[in-house]
Amino acid sequence: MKVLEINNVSFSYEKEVVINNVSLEFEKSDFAAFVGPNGSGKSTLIKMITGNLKPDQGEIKIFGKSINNYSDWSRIGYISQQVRDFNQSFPATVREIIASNLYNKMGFLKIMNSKLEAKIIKALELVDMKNYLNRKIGNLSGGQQQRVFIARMMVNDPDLILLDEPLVGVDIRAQDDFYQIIGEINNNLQKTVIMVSHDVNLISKQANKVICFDNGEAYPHDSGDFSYQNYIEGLRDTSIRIIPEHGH
Ligand SMILES: Nc1ncnc2c1ncn2[C@@H]1O[C@H](COP(=O)(O)OP(=O)(O)OP(=O)(O)O)[C@@H](O)[C@H]1O
Repeated sequence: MKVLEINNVSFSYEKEVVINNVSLEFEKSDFAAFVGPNGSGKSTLIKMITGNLKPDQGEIKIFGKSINNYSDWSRIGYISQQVRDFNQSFPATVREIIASNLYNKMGFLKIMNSKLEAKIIKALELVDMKNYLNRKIGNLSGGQQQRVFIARMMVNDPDLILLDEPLVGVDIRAQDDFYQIIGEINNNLQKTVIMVSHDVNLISKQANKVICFDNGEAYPHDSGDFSYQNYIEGLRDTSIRIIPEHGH
């Protein structure tokens, strides 16, 4: 069964067509990179996959079910472009940050039971941060905060992981660290990963599929067939910028 199917999907904001008749498929343990210039529709497609935007035309299926009837959202993990730099005085602990992704499992009184606590510990072990459970998130380094966010995403054991430019403003060491952890989650746990990134060279080495967005269309490549050089030369033909706009 396909993890995710996008069939002839189109979407416009007002009159601007942003996604134009796009069809793509993703299977278990795929690592797909969404690349393309600013404004080419990568985030818009991610928002449709998370159910935050509805296609004007076409169909999205998650684990074989139409997204219109889909309800098991805990099987989908998501990290967005959000800025993660918490100020030192930010009061939440690592436990609370991760627990906030378990609220729907806690029931009316929001009580943490031992089963949920065990899930939090397991997620922290995955990112090698078990000893930081009671630390304030604001006191951790940027790289450690990023690990906590991966743990927060993994606490529900999602099968499909969507990452929308999670590395904007992150230093090179933390980037390597992030790729290593996500690579392990992809390889060892067979999770499907879709990641939007402007670092086309780096991500095309990590991914097995590279999807190039341009002018509302999306062109899939196996990473073995993808040429970074051709990609860059293609962009040079136009006045398109490929530098991320959301810098810090
Ligand atoms: N809420 C909105 N209302 C109107 N237009 C929007 C909205 N969000 C995005 N757009 C426009 O849709 C187009 C696609 O945006 P989108 O964010 O999907 O691109 P992207 O490929 O993710 O770009 P980037 O790499 O800069 O993040 C852009 O022209 C953008 O200005």
